[in-house]
Amino acid sequence: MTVLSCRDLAVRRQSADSTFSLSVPRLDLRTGDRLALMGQSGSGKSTLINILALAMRPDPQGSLLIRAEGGRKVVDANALWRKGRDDALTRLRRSAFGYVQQVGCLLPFLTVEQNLTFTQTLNGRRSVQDARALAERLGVAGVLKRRPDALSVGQRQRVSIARALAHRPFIVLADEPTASLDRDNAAEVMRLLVEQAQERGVALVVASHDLALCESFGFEIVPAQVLPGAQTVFHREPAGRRPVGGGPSARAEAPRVQ
Ligand SMILES: Nc1ncnc2c1ncn2[C@@H]1O[C@H](COP(=O)(O)OP(=O)(O)OP(=O)(O)O)[C@@H](O)[C@H]1O
Repeated sequence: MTVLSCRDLAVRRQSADSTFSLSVPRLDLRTGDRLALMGQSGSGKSTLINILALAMRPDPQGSLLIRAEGGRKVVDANALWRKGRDDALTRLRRSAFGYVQQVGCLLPFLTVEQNLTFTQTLNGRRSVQDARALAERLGVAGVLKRRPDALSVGQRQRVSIARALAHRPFIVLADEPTASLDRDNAAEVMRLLVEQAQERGVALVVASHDLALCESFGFEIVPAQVLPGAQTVFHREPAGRRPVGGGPSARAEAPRVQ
């Protein structure tokens, strides 16, 4: 099932002394996909993750179709941005996506268990049992009653992964999820992220510098094509035109908005 489909998306980021522009002619995601956005520092990996996560508004042209409401509906998030539909964007953001950042970003005043059930509650599907089962799989069941400041960095990342999955999203976006960890911990956290994403059939997109790590976990690499004048293009060919080894998805046709 196609869960996300971008066509001709773009964004321009301007600061006092420079302009950066990003374009995404085509990018489709299906359940079970595992993509790594790869590129040098400043090439726009986080910018694209933020656009996909509906945390950054793209330019008005182009479409960003996202499967919503348990798969029953497809919504054009860029049309929602254009219409200023903040309420609908908020609902889509919290139900369709799980998000893992470089360093945890757990709510510091809640326990681990409360962090895990928080997005479930927002989505009206609170299940302490499900959250505990996930914590068990990620090796953090023993710290459910602790607050995040009483965890190691590796434990925080495992809790972040559990939190990103606990409300059963279709898509998990992870921005440098292992960058704050040592080599062994990075490999273990990536293993858990990939394993759980696969078990739950979610599409996983990570931004990463670590080509060797991503390749060793079977990610399809989507490289930043950096053009002169601070322009970056991220493009994923449709399945039939990808090089051999280009990931598990096939015939990724754009879903239709209903
Ligand atoms: N708030 C901002 N205003 C204007 N330009 C910005 C802003 N934040 C980032 N940029 C620019 O956008 C470009 C892309 O940044 P982005 O953080 O997406 O890159 P990245 O590939 O994720 O980098 P890194 O690997 O270092 O995290 C950079 O050239 C950066 O200077």
